[in-house]
Amino acid sequence: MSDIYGVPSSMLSARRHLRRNSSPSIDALRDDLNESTPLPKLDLSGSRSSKMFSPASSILNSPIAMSPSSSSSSIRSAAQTHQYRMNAAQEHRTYHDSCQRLLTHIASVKNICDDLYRNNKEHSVFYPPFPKAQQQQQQQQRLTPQRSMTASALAGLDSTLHLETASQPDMKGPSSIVESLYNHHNRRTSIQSDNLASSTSTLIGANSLHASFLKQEFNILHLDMKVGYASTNVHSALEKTSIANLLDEKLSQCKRHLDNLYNRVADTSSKVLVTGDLNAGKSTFVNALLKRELLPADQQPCTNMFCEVLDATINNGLEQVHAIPQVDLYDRLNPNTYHIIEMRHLDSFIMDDLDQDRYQMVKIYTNDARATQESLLHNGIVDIALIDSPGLNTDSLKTTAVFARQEEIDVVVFVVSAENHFTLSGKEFLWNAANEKTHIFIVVNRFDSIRDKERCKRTILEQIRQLSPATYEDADDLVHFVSAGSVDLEPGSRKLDAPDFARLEERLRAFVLGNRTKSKLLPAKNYLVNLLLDIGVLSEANQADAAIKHKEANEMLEQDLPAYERLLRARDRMLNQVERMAENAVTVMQQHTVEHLQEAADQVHHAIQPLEYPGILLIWQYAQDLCESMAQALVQEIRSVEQQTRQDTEQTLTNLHQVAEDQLGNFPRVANADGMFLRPRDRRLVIQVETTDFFDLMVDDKFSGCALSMGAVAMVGGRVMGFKDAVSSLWNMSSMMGINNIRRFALPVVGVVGASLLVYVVADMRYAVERKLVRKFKQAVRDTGYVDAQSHRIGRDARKVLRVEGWEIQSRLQKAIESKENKRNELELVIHTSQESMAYFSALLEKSTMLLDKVESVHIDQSKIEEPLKL
Ligand SMILES: Nc1nc2c(ncn2[C@@H]2O[C@H](COP(=O)(O)OP(=O)(O)OP(=O)(O)O)[C@@H](O)[C@H]2O)c(=O)[nH]1
Repeated sequence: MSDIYGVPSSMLSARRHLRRNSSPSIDALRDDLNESTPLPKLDLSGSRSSKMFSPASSILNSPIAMSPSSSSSSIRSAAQTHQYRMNAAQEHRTYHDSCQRLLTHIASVKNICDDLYRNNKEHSVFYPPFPKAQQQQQQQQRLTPQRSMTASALAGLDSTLHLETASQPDMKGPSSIVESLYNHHNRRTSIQSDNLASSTSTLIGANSLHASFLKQEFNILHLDMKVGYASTNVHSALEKTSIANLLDEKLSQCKRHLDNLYNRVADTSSKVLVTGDLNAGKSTFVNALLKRELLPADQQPCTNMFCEVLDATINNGLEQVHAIPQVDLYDRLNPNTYHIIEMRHLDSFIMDDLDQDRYQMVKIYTNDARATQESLLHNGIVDIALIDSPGLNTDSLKTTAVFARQEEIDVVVFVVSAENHFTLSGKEFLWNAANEKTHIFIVVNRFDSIRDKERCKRTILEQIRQLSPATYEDADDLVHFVSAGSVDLEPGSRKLDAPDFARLEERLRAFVLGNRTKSKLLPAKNYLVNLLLDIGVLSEANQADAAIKHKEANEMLEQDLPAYERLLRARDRMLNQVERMAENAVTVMQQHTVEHLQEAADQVHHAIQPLEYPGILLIWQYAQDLCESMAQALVQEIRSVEQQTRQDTEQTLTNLHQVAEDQLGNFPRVANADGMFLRPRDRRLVIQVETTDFFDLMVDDKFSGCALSMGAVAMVGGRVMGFKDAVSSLWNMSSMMGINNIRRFALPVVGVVGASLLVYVVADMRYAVERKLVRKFKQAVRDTGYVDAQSHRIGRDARKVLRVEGWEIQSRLQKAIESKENKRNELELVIHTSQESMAYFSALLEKSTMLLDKVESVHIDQSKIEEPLKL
């Protein structure tokens, strides 16, 4: 039971009792004590006062203080006890307050880590590069054992930090942390005042960014990547996303560690591990502390497993032994996680049970009938659990060392037999444990069996000096030469011949209480401070990085704007120009084609001149050859026009490409005129030879002239004489010649005329067919629109080729614009995200700085570590 401030009710009743029974007031007594009567030295050895912890709590419940020899000394002792209790209560209140505040801050820092973790998932957080040399130096620091710290003021702090480092292998070495703590204020000032400057300076370039964080390496968020046995700079080895993944992992570790710290700070109990050589008297020592024959003690090795002794009040006041097969799974409220062993069977279970291997440890809940001021387990301030461990030998050494290194072990008590001094196993354990805990509480037991006690003390202290220098520094408080076996375990009795043990009890209690701050609060506070400093550095680095990106992106966007606008304007202009150039070229080519083909058609009769006339008998073939010759002549001309068009198209392509290259830069031409007109197609104009093509009565000049003259004569004659006259004159002539004469001459005349006509027709047939076919061919050229069709075809083919290049130019223009727009969009996104990032990290910096102030303001009584509390 305790009051609202956590003062145990036993203390309150003692206070009330003092008020009722003592005539002088407490204050008067205190004044009296302070002014006239020097406080009795609690250190029975009379040596220098403790540097490690306050004697306030150590004197609390001191049996010395409780053994009055006279009434004045009784009053003084009561006042002293009361004062110590008051101080202890005050200490406890402060401790409690610090606990509560640290718990709140741990939760807040965890929220920040969660937030940062989420942010890192969304946008990879920038991890600032640190110079290699510095990293190596820091790695060196991590590897170098921190055993040479001379300042004892730092030693306590350092030991805690060392413990912290052990649980977080990736953390900085203690020296760095202490240094960073000392430099903290300077750094924070620099963080704030340099904020603008660093952002501005980092805008100049990555090198200046690099330089601005030279002195701000991370304590906890340090990322290290092992390549083989060597660490390497993450920046030189990993991509940005991989670094972000590493940071993710690191933040997860931090969150887990914060949870552990939370549990540790929230845990009101303190654990004391009692270890030492076989048969050194560990169990006897634990029994002596409990003032009860609880654990079996024997000359033969008997403790085979870890036995944790706890106050039964934790177990609803029930005295029970829980044999635990798997410590991780142990839950007092879940009987499936342990087996209950009856208390009366405890001895046989620990000493003889062959089934022991099934269990990792036993928890013994025991009632302590003594008053809180006498009980170590149930002292009203903190729940202490004593853990008796198997004697050290090569088998158990490793297990016990691992156990001792566990975070929840607040104090390691090493029991060494005064008869045997330190064995090899003991030395090895102590050497390793000193690395972790720095200060070890050493009980040199069985001192009663030593004859030359001074020599024994000297030898053992010298060994301790070598094994654990920090412990040796505070040997008065931490090294005790006792005989646990001589402590009277009878309830109520107290042997006067065991004052050393009583003193040991005081110092152990004080050491546990002092270490409670050291092992719970200080690591939590240091971790929070370091983590918040790291978050500050990370925020600063990200702010600066975002500022650089923001500025660079803005500059690039601005610089690029004229080129982008020029490209947009050029797009329409160039596409028009390309279209126009291509169209003009095609028109010219078509005109050229028309002119040439028309000319060729007009002059097609020249094509028949070289043909040899094979004679009347082959005139049909001749007519066909004429057609073929004219068709070929035209085809020939078309080919020549096509060739010309190909060259013109090639030239036009070159011109178009040049125009595009002026705007878009060099790029390969895709269109090619070489492939034009290669498709085999029949370009010939075919006309059919017909029979009528061989007779051309009307077209011959002579014949037509004759016919015309005959017609004219007939017409004129008819007109002049009249038709009747003409018919009558013919009749008259025939009458004159007589009908017989006419008959006789008519036939030969007709024959001569017919033959002449036939000769003429035959003789004229070659020319007739030539004339007729030429006319027919030209007519066909006109009728079929041959020239226009060919011109159209040639123009179409040229346009097709030119369009290919036009499309390419258009697509390149479009791509150039799209690429520019994409880049501009990316830059705008960078501007947007960097703005967000600046705002986020600025808020984070502010938040972490404020939280840092709060964490730093948590009062942790370092006088417990550095200076004894003076009354
Ligand atoms: N003379 C003397 N004997 C002691 C003292 N303390 C313990 N013993 C004896 O030493 C023997 C071993 O004691 P334990 O307490 O069992 O020793 P331990 O270190 O727990 O033994 P293990 O757990 O087996 O390693 C017992 O016979 C005790 O009676 C002491 O202060 N003086």
